[in-house]
Amino acid sequence: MRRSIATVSLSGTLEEKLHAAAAAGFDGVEIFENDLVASPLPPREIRALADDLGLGIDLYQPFRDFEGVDDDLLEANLRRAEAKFALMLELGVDTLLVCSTTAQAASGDDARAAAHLHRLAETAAPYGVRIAYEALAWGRHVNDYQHSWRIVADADHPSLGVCLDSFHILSRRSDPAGIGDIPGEKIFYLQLADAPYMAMDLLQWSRHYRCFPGQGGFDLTAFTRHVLAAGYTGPLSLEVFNDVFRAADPHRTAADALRSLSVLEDALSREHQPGVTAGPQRPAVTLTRLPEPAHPAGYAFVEVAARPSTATWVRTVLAGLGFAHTRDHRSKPVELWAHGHTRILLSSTDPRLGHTWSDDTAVTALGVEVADPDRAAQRAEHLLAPALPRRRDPAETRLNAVAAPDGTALFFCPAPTDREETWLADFTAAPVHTPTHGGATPLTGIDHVGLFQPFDHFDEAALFYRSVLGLAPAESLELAAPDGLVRSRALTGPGGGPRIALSVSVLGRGAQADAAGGAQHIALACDDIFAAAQALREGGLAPLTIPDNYYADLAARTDLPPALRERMRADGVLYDRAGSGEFFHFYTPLLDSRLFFEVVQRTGGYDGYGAANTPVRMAAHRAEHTQ
Ligand SMILES: O=C(O)c1ccc(O)c(O)c1
Ligand SMILES: [Mg+2]
Repeated sequence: MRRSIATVSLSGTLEEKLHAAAAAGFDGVEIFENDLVASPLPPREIRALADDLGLGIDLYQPFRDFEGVDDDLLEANLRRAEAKFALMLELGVDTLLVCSTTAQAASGDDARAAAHLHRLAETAAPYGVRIAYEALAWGRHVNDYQHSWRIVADADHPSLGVCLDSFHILSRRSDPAGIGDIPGEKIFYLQLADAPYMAMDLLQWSRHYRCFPGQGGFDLTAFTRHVLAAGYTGPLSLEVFNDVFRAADPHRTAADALRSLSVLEDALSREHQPGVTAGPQRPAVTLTRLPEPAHPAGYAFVEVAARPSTATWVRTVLAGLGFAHTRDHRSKPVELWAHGHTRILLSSTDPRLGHTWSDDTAVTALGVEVADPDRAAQRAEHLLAPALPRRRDPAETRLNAVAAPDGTALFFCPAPTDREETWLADFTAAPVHTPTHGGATPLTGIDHVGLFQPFDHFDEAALFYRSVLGLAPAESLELAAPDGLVRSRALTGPGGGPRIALSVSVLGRGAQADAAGGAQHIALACDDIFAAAQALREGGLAPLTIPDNYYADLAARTDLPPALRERMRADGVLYDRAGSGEFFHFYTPLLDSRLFFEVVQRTGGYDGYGAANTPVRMAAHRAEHTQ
């Protein structure tokens, strides 16, 4: 399908917005009037620029407060509209969005609104312009799409149709099934926006918090399905008013935007597999399908980079938990630490080029095991993931790698063969086997990786990891950390697989954006939390101390036996419970303000992350930091 984006969704000048939309691969744009009015370019040059960039101008918008006025004002409004029609001829755009009036003075008489819109369409027709009438969720009299359609149907003019905007419809919780009653050719335009559910004024919600499909709480797949089933064949157009996007790099935003539409089209295309007769009516448009998601089985490895002082520390943690330094990379200063099939790579140099989030200690790469690494890389490429060039010896294994928005490298590793993982061939046996303190440590794998995100790119990163790896997002949580609010969202494969916990500072500043709370972490799974804590201690490092107040509260709100609680207190073990599932976990101190490890034990199908304990952890890390 044709893909468009409203200029209001991107930052910069109109020219910059057009360049960014074209670079990401959009077919067209909606020009938002403010962008045009503020532009020094004459309309013909804007058209020429769009042409040169291969962009169509699919919509001009918005035209406000037109209908339901008194007769004098109607004539003035028609003159105002004619000036826009002339402008649209110069721009080469044939559809004008007219949003339902918000004016106090407008009448709520539907017949009058229909008559006015008929006159507007009649005036537009000689210019070759069509009018798309949109019900704003906060429209004075018309705020529901079915109401706007009734008026358009009554007005009965071939140059008049409706514009459907998912935000206005879904924010009011209107049932999108009624879209099926609108003939497809009368849906002149479709605007898509998602948003997190919020209990707030509709206008404020719309103007500040819209996001791209898949980044909020609305079901845009179901919504779009209704519009396609009605027979709509026009563009899928993103109209996203968002405070962050208004200030972010428009090229990144445009790529994020296009990715969201690719994922949406892919999801819709999968509902129409050949041979499947049940289900929604086959749409009259071609939906682009992506290569299958990778559905990784788990982590092949996680790589951390650390400067020499911190690397010593990381080695202490790993050795304490029973890892052994078994191999070294053939051509790079990277150590492989293994505990059974659980592998951590420790890179002691500067991380790979292009890592922008941190040039110090950080989680720099995730290796995930996939059945078909080439296909996984193809899907990532369709989703505009930059492929990472790798400097390597010709003899080394070719691994597909892409860069995630936060700079983390994502490696697609083939599933292990009977003998061993092929990528391990790039490592030689290490000359020195570090003696392990905790050879019997009951670690069972990597439970999750926690990646703190730069403020501007949280939703982008969540959509990226979700769509590239086929992970499902859990609900978004807000945690009150000592230095400000932190938002967190976990992603997990539908049938298990790697878990990723993303978090971000809600205000994009405060100590947690770059210090204690902002650290990355690796959580290791085990089946005996106390044995793991003891092994770490014996290796020379005590788990992070958790305040006694936490355990007093735990005593008040749970029935955990006192002896167990005392053991937990001694080892800094925190607790959570959901249904019959339980979660025990402890943390290491912070390394370099940037990295820590966590060890977790899940029982009874517990599926969370102990989020309620995160502020306690952050305070403890902070306390240790400021000692
Ligand atoms: O917020 C607004 O005013 C506004 C304008 C035009 C639109 O298409 C819209 O959805 C909202
Ligand atoms: Mg709109």
